[in-house]
Amino acid sequence: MTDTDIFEELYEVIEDRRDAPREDSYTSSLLEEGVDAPLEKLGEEATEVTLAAKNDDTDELVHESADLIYHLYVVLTARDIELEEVVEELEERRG
Ligand SMILES: N=c1c2ncn([C@@H]3O[C@H](COP(=O)(O)OP(=O)(O)OP(=O)(O)O)[C@@H](O)[C@H]3O)c2ncn1[C@@H]1O[C@H](COP(=O)(O)O)[C@@H](O)[C@H]1O
Repeated sequence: MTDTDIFEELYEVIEDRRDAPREDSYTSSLLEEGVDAPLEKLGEEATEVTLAAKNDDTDELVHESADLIYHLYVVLTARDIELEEVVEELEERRG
């Protein structure tokens, strides 16, 4: 599996949890509350990434970065954005 695949796979799982909610799923429970719950988590994780980077805490920075990416994906999914839209935006910015 390439690095890109893991991001795509994660996005697909999150979309699936939105479209076919599971009782035991944290992702489904976040999405069932609309965009506010995932947005709140996104803000928290951004702060935790900032603190870890500021403190030069490598392990924590990696851990919190994964949390941040996951919660960003949940927010984008809650707003029906396709991952491909973000990829295309990044591709347009290439020099
Ligand atoms: N990548 C993630 C992922 N990253 C973080 N989290 C959850 O996000 C929450 C983070 O919130 P908090 O920071 O408040 O929780 P915490 O207990 O302090 O945890 P940490 O800060 O130590 O991570 C935790 O409950 C994590 O389990 C995630 N939950 C799910 N996924 C992915 O989503 C898929 C579907 O998972 P379900 O939600 O179980 O359906 C999984 O297979 C994973 O690939």
